[in-house]
Amino acid sequence: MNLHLADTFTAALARLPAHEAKAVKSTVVDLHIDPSGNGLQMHRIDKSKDPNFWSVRVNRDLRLIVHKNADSVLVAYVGHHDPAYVWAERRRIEAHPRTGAMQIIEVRELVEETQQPSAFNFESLTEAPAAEELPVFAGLDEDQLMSVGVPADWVEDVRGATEDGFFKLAAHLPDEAAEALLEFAATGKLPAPAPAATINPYEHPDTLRRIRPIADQEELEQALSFPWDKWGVFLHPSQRSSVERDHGGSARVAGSAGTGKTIVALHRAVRLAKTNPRARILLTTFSDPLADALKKKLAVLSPETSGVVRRITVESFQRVAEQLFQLVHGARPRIAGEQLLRGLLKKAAEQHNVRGFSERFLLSEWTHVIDAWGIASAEAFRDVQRMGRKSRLGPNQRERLWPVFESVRSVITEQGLTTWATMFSELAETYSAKSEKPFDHILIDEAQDLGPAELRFFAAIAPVGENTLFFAGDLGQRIFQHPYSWKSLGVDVRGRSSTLKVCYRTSQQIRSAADRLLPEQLRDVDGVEDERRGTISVFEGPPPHVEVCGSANDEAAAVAQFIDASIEAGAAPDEIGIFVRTPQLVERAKAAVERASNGARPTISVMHLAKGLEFKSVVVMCCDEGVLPLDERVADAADEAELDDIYETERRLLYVACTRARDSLLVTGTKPGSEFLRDLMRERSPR
Ligand SMILES: Nc1ncnc2c1ncn2[C@@H]1O[C@H](COP(=O)(O)OP(=O)(O)OP(=O)(O)O)[C@@H](O)[C@H]1O
Repeated sequence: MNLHLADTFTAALARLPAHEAKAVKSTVVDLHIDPSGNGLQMHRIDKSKDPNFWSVRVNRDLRLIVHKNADSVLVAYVGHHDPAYVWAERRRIEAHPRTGAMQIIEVRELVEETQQPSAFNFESLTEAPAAEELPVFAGLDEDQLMSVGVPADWVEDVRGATEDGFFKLAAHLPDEAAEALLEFAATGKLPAPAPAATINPYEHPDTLRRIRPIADQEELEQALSFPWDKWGVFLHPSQRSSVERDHGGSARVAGSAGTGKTIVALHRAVRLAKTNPRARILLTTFSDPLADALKKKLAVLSPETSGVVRRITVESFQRVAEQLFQLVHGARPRIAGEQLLRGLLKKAAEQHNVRGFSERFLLSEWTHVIDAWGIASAEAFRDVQRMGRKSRLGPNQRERLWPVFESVRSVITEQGLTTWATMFSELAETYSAKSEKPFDHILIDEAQDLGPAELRFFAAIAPVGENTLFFAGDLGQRIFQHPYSWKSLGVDVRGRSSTLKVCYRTSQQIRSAADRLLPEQLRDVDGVEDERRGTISVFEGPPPHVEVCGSANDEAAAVAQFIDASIEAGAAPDEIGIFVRTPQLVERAKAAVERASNGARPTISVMHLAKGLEFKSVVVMCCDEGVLPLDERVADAADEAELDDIYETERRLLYVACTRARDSLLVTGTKPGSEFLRDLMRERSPR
């Protein structure tokens, strides 16, 4: 007999206090040892319309609700005696007649009976709506609705639902049906029906997003250890397919912010480690704090007893290179930092009497062209395409600039220093020549910000073969790198790229406002498309608030009020994040925080460090004219093309900051405010 766990059970378990949860876990372990439940006290729940619901006694008060048939036991819920029985009486669990997926269905008429009119006005969904509130799905017939998994008894409610009422109704529908309908509301198209299922309903991809088979003690341990981390156990079918698909070459998963790309990379690393117990796996990301966050999440996926975690190395790009450098050279690299480089560039420009180029331009040209591409001669600089640098730099300008870069390079070398890019490039050369590679599988998160030298490095330390290089990233969040062709460096993900479309982090309201900052379709230099249309969020929240204030003082008052309201609504101080464009603006954020009445100290950071983070409430402050886009950056633009590029990057920065929010977002500035704020507030015409 097989044991399965449902997400309704793990969610209920996560709500119990520790001592009760412990008792529940031990009962579930007993069930796993003997799923027939012979040694346990079991009672059929007579009042349920579904005859397969049983209760299992945990202690005097707690009951597990299980759904039993001839060859499997599904642990569906846990709760105190009466509410647990009520839960089972109001549900049935069955395979959907069209899709074949197992669904946990709320019995339609019992939901209606129990709704509080203020919380969920059933009539408003079914009565004739006002003219401006037309039913959204009236044009879809029963057959179409059933094809996406709407349970038969909910079809009429869906057909009568207005846009406003739909989110409340969606909470009662199986996820696949709710998502398909949201996609229809956003794009006017219903996703293609899944092919008629001939498989076991428990193996259906939509079943696996809520009901998971438990193969062994280790899987059970993992599922029970972190019941609140739903992503640890239940994946969206598109996430699962990115985790499980084998690829003959490099592959990529894309998707807007919060669609679970990192979650896919984590699960995929664990899957590869489990499939090949000898494999050496690297999971890497942009920065040390993000690598630390990955380490913590990895622990959710693999109980220590499994030994899997030890075989997965989790480090930032730079830390991986540093360690391999030490292995090759027997010493730590001495890196020339940005401060030193700025100074050297300034001095060299003065020495060579090169004027008319800002310090920022010189550093950017050094970082994104000279160093990134390993330009070592005046000829190479003359001929380089300056990929991603949109401004045209004529032959005379290049001739004048070269001595500056050349002398900076010699000073670095004379001082026994190196740069990150040089180190990545040199290691790439060393490892390209070796047949023995340090890792069997490499998974790279935040891949949109990989520089050319880093990409070359990872390609060189990966072996040739199946599943060796996997990238997770979002072109819409590229804020550190200029675009360039991955293919020209031997990394080709064309035909092996998939896009996630369900956003788990950010409410529908915040996500759709942030989406207005970016084009609906993005394409990388190699032509790989990232289609963002049709992305949906799985929950609703208040609309984001954009406030352009009369003065910094008024802005501080608005921010303080927002912090107070967030705390009152239940956010812990560390669940509130405040982002500003530059380090100089941190003081303005601090002044606002000090005015909050509850003494809360939320996280304050520059937008560039927002990457990968998430908070319940977010404030993006100081979005003034001249700050977003930043005047200094705009002043560097050599021509229209480069100006466009700077604008796009600054927009993406604001997008990254706004999409760190789960439930509430406040964006502020002082008058007249950043021009991007108008996009954030603008209604996008229906797609
Ligand atoms: N299948 C899932 N079930 C529940 N929650 C999920 C699932 N997948 C992802 N999440 C949650 O959604 C949030 C975003 O996930 P994740 O960080 O992987 O997204 P991302 O696409 O990498 O985001 P970003 O591009 O902004 O870094 C996290 O809180 C994660 O736990």
